[in-house]
Amino acid sequence: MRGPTTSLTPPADAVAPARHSGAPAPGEPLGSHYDHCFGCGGKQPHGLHLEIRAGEGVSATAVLTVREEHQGAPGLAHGGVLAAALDETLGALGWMLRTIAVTGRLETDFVRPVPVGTELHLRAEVTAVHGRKIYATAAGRAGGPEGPLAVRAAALFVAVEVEHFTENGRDEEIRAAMADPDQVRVVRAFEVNP
Ligand SMILES: CCCCCCCC(=O)SCCNC(=O)CCNC(=O)[C@H](O)C(C)(C)COP(=O)(O)OP(=O)(O)OC[C@H]1O[C@@H](n2cnc3c(N)ncnc32)[C@H](O)[C@@H]1OP(=O)(O)O
Repeated sequence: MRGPTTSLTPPADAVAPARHSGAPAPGEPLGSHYDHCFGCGGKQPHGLHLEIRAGEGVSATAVLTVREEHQGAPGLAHGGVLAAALDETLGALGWMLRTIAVTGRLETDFVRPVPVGTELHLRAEVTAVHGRKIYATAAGRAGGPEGPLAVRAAALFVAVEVEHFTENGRDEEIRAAMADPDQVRVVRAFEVNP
């Protein structure tokens, strides 16, 4: 049986990503795609509350403030929380492409420990596209955009149809999201992965 390839290196015939003409200008917030998203949702009390901004080309930035509730070891961020912040920032790139895509593979390098109180400056960018496959990288730097590298990731996102969410999500959340009178929020809840 042949499983999916696990390579995060784009194939030779991959193409450069194209920033969507409707993507926000560099520096503008992309806004939360879903209020209850763990990564960016304003109504998610346990979430990371990332405010993701458009970058140049097909890139995005965010700042994670590492809080006490993010600890893994005393005074240090949990690696899974850092990976989630990278994943969320990478996931926002779908909005820059206007492609519905979900994380298929996320490979994370934890380069240095990240103390509570750190402002981790995240930057993600799409490097190549091959059919439904979107290749991207991300990095988190401590203290500022040029600060020391703390975490980095390489990822493969896979473009999906909206049914990925409507057929797999739990009914009550799907119904609630669909019933939102704000049609822009309805579109974003399902166009960018929850
Ligand atoms: C603002 C936005 C915030 C977003 C939040 C952050 C993003 C997220 O966390 S999304 C949630 C986490 N991800 C998920 O739940 C996805 C769960 N997985 C799935 O649904 C499926 O496995 C899915 C959709 C990724 C792929 O399934 P399917 O649609 O059947 O595609 P499939 O035909 O298997 O693969 C398509 C291509 O991708 C490749 N591929 C698929 N999975 C992988 C993988 N894990 N590693 C490497 N390559 C892969 C395949 O090899 C294939 O390549 P090719 O076209 O060259 O043959």
